[in-house]
Amino acid sequence: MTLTLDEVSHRYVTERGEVVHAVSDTSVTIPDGQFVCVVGPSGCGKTTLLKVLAGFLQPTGGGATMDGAPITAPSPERGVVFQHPNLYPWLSVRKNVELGLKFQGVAAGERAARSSEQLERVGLARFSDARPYELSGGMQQRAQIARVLTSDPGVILMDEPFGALDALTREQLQGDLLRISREGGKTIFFITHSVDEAIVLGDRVLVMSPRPGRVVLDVPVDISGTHGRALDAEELRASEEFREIREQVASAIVR
Ligand SMILES: Nc1ncnc2c1ncn2[C@@H]1O[C@H](COP(=O)(O)OP(=O)(O)OP(=O)(O)O)[C@@H](O)[C@H]1O
Repeated sequence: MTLTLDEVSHRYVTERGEVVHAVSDTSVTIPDGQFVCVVGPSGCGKTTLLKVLAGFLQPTGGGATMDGAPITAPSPERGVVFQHPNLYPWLSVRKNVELGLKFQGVAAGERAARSSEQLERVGLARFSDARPYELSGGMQQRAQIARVLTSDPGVILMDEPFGALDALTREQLQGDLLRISREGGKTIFFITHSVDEAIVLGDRVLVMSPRPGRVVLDVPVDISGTHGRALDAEELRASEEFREIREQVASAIVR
């Protein structure tokens, strides 16, 4: 699925009537299957752009499209992964993962088959019958990712999904996500505060300016010899190209 943001601007009006100019004139095209990471200072409008792409928010200027069709409402075609897993504690992991399919009216047998496949994919098959509170934070995040994958969305929108995890778990989940991305068929929009994470994961990194946010740097990540291989983050970080891109991205971020 190809996503576009066409001259998107957004002004929020707070309850006290103050106008917050969150995003200014942002145009981006994300081709089918591309993994785009977005970085920028706190409050620069990253989540606002994600909400526009998700269909949660109609921008006050411009608009977004998916494969040319205007995005006006949420759709299972666009899965959203938040920083916190939001799993229901009274439902098993499997039932949580099947929830989206249930709302879509998918029959129980098919729900079970699809949730089993995705729980297997994220390494949680053995925990299908556990309750979310019996899982670690990383496992809960895997469950949230499995829930999104069961709908087989063409687009995955991720808002700092690994921000609350310890470094080791974070690296494991980065590896899982890269594998899922390389299996193909997903366009990914991924917000992070970590420049390293953006370069490890992204085919492309966008840097936004302070509010009102605009894209001030749009850089491809093309590190020779790594494409299509399993993640070896150490090796990647040690490469000259990685260091160059990190320097370029870090110096474009105005805090
Ligand atoms: N519903 C709202 N009403 C008023 N202002 C809002 C609302 N939502 C966001 N804002 C403001 O709009 C600006 C952009 O917010 P947004 O959440 O998009 O930024 P962000 O880049 O994702 O921030 P962070 O990195 O801290 O998560 C911020 O100044 C925020 O306070």
